Amino acid sequence: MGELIFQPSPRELVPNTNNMSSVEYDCIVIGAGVQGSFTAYQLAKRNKKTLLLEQFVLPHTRGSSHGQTRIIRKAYEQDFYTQMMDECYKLWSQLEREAGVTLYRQTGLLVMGPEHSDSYLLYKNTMERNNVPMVILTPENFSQHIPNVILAEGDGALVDINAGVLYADRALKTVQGQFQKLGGVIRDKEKVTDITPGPVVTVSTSAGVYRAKSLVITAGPWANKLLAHIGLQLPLEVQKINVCYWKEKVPGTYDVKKRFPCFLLTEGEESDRHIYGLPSNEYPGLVKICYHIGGETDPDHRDKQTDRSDIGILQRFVARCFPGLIPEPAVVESCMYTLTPDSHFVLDCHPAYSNIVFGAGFSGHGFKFGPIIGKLLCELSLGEVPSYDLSPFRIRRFQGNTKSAL
Ligand SMILES: Cc1cc2nc3c(=O)[nH]c(=O)nc-3n(C[C@H](O)[C@H](O)[C@H](O)COP(=O)(O)OP(=O)(O)OC[C@H]3O[C@@H](n4cnc5c(N)ncnc54)[C@H](O)[C@@H]3O)c2cc1C
Ligand SMILES: O=C(O)[C@@H]1CCCCN1
Repeated sequence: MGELIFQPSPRELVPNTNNMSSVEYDCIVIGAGVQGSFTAYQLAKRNKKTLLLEQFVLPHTRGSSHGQTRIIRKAYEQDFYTQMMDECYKLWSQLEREAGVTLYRQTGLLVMGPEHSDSYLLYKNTMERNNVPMVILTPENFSQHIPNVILAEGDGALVDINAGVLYADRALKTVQGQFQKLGGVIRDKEKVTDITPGPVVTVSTSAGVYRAKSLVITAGPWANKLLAHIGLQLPLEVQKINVCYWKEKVPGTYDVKKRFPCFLLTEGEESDRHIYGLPSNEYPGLVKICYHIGGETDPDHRDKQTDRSDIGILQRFVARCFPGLIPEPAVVESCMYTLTPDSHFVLDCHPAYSNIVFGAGFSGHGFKFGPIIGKLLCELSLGEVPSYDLSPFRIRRFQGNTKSAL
């Protein structure tokens, strides 16, 4: 039997005798990361009797959704992400109001990249086309707006004004709490060990057996391990990311309270371009600056992956562009990305069992979309037409890459 992390409401006290739950759920969601938690919450909002299963004791730091902060932004290269963020910002603030908590803090996002490069221009043009409020900085006025950062020679810079920081751990706790308030059931410390498809899906865990009309799989880096039970494997690569924090020489220089922005370097051929950062917030005096590529890992053996070749790249970047930081990481934590070949998400139904849907491959940028992913997976699991065009996210784009044992 899993532990409940919040006060149980009456519906959470479901009987589970002889390892077989007598309750049939409308939906079971596997994985209580950001995507599964928002999906469960959306289902409960639609009055669906929902069970959220999690293999670890909540909260935990072994997947992709832990830590204090994530970037929220509209700045993207593709219209479809920028456009989804419109509603997503509204859903985040709706959740804030509903729960009476602050989950978002506006800081702006500084985007830097070679002014005439494809990637930088894609960001700029997508934002202009979609009327995203932004400011373009010139090399002349850059340091006046962003002191203590050196803009590289030839780089353009723009700021996505409404971007900012999401308080990730707090967001997860909040959405899980709201789900429970709506009568949803969370069972943590229950690893799913088997799935039997059918008009009623049967899910076996380390502690019991549950049945539901539909199933949503949001297992993060473990997606393929779960999908193997239903004969599906996706072209996903799991990477361990070294989450590095750098000490300010003068405390407060890059602080969130001073509205120091989040930043990212746009893509390019050079290895030192895959860098992003967030203002100092969770550890006073420490700024989070990370490399966007990690070493491949098995999620069950994350800590065996000890590749730190990114640290040298980050040190050189910090020394060159952030003169107010000591170019030696003060803290290094771990997190995992689950990457698709095109870095776009996977949101789809099982090709043979339409009552099994999955969200996977969030490729290191899925947190901000949690509320919309939850809504879309909820719609798919109810057999409804999804609110957005899902063609960029369907598995058929992988064609030969998708191994189906069916
Ligand atoms: C370092 C880092 C920085 C990032 N920065 C940003 C950012 O700035 N902005 C942004 O939008 N996104 C960002 N992301 C991406 C974002 O955090 C992820 O896309 C998102 O957290 C993925 O959530 P998930 O629910 O898919 O996966 P997870 O959070 O991993 O959730 C999956 C859950 O399923 C559970 N599970 C797996 N197998 C089983 C099983 N058999 N039985 C029961 N439970 C199971 C796992 O234990 C886990 O809790 C970042 C990610 C990392 C790692
Ligand atoms: O999703 C984001 O906004 C960030 C961008 C930089 C890499 C990590 N994820």
